[in-house]
Amino acid sequence: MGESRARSAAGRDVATLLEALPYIRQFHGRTVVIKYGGAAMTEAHLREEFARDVVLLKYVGMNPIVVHGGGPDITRYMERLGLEVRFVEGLRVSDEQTVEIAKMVLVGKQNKDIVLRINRHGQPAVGLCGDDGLLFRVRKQLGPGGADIGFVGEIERVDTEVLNDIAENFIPVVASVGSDAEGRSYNINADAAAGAVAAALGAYKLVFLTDVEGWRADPDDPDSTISEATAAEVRARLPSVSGGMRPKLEACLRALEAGVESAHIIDGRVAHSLLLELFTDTGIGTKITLGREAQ
Ligand SMILES: Nc1ncnc2c1ncn2[C@@H]1O[C@H](COP(=O)(O)OP(=O)(O)O)[C@@H](O)[C@H]1O
Ligand SMILES: CC(=O)N[C@@H](CCC(=O)OP(=O)(O)O)C(=O)O
Repeated sequence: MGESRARSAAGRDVATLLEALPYIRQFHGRTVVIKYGGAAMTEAHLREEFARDVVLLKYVGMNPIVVHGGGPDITRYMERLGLEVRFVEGLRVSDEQTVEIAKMVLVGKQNKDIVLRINRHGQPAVGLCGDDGLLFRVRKQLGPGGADIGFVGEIERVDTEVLNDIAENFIPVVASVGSDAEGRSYNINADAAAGAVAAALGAYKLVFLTDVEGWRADPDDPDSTISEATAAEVRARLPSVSGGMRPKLEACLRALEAGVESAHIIDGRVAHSLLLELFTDTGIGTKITLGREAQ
């Protein structure tokens, strides 16, 4: 059999498969932004499973875009160097040295590790940060009450063309670092970056993989996990939410307000949690939608 006949036979196989699997067919061409959190990235076997699941999404015709963190790893390197680690409402206070470490850890280490694993599972990935292809335009973000929290960046603009071009042939893997018009580098919270990317792309879903089952009404009580919430409910509770959950909920709101259908906070420590969320009717973790505002 010549190469083109083999290819068209393969095409027919895929078409037959899609015909036979109407459930999967509905996801064809859908963009899913996946925030891969540092807290869920710690175990090697989970990193492998994550890469395999992302590749599977691409195989079934979805358009996965990975935005990753690596906060615990940044903290580890800062501690090794004897630097003070401080967070304000989930954002790391970042002096010049901190940004340098964040850049090395996120862009040099974590990003390349994710790219390599995805490549090895059969779909090529391309790693980039906000500077590559001028993906992000960033400005300095202030803390609560206008406090100076250093070189923490806020994304003003995402160049969707860069991501769409890459996504045609590769799986984009984005590290949350970028710079402003003067060329100063900033450390960007990865939840915020994922929210900005999902909003700009008008993604179908935004999924956060983290190290808790979902958003808890009481942060200390695992039985208080909220399975569904509307944007209005999130807004009402937001002032009392602290730690790493705060930038996630803010990012969910930003994405939903820009037209993303739903945002999900799920447990990345559970094997194949991404597939369980996307390909089961009930899903897992916390699902947030615009609710009645959408009508
Ligand atoms: N209401 C809440 N519900 C769930 N987790 C919460 C809540 N408030 C704070 N947290 C904390 O947020 C953490 C997840 O955020 P973070 O550590 O930044 O993870 P990631 O690396 O996935 O972004 C949880 O481990 C938990 O300690
Ligand atoms: C400004 C800011 O908070 N930057 C984050 C970037 C990494 C990140 O967000 O990692 P996780 O998703 O694993 O938390 C930080 O330095 O930790």
